[in-house]
Amino acid sequence: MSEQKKVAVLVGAAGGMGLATVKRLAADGFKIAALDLNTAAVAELIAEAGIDGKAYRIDASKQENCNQVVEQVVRDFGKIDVLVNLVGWTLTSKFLEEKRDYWEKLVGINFFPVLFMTHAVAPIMIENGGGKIIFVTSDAAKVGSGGEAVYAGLKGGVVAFAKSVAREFARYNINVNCTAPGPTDTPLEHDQDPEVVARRIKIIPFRRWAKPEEQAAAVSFFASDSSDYITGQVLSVSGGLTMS
Ligand SMILES: NC(=O)C1=CN([C@@H]2O[C@H](COP(=O)(O)OP(=O)(O)OC[C@H]3O[C@@H](n4cnc5c(N)ncnc54)[C@H](O)[C@@H]3O)[C@@H](O)[C@H]2O)C=CC1
Ligand SMILES: CC(C)c1ccc(C(=O)O)c(O)c1O
Repeated sequence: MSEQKKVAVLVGAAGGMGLATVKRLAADGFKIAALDLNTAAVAELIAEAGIDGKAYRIDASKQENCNQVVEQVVRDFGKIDVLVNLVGWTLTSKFLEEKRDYWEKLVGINFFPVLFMTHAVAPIMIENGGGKIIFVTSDAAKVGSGGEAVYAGLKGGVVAFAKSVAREFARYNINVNCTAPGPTDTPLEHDQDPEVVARRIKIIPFRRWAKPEEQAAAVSFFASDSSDYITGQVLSVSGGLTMS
């Protein structure tokens, strides 16, 4: 019955992995609050696929906007059971040639949304008796990535933040876990230098990009009851690229 459905909030829902994850969690039986800076693609998906959900415009790099949108989601859906952060972005460049403006943009996109959304959503989960928080990080957080030093550093920061709040929130029955994708067939990866992408694929044992649906499957696991006793973990979904 519709009233018993769990509610999943996805930030960065209109991206390559976001759309696949919206479809997957909807198929898993969640109501979907799909948040993105550009909602067109996800609003269209929700309408065309008849998904039980709604799209919301958000600039997740702004704390006040995160608070406002989360309040609106709670007004619309009554609760939040799952939070998934998919917002992320980088270019490929040499660290010594980068400027502070670029770093600030990277922090705004790759780190602050994680803090702001967790800060806004966790109290609602606590009131509700628990929940699941999932951050989509990157295998670059584990092994670094030449040309993406600051991005990799920020994704590593998200992992350490996840493990820390996993400890703080366990008493509230909130699980916090990360997926760590490797190169995946989405607009973000298509925008990178093709030579760099080709080099990355060469070192993947499966010798191919991940499909966005393969990333969504890992998020689905962490959002499900099957992960109830798992917290503070980082699951690589990268065709064997990293193995620790
Ligand atoms: N595609 C890949 O090969 C890999 C991606 N990742 C990570 O996976 C996650 C999803 O990536 P993709 O789907 O590939 O990227 P994408 O570029 O297709 O999607 C990112 C989405 O985030 C949204 N966004 C950007 N800034 C925002 C903001 N301030 N507020 C709200 N929404 C904002 C964009 O509008 C876009 O819809 C990211 O965190 C990325 O860093 C990690 C490893 C590999
Ligand atoms: C370490 C590897 C090659 C890797 C994994 C994930 C990403 C990403 O998040 O886009 C990369 O850019 C990588 O270089």
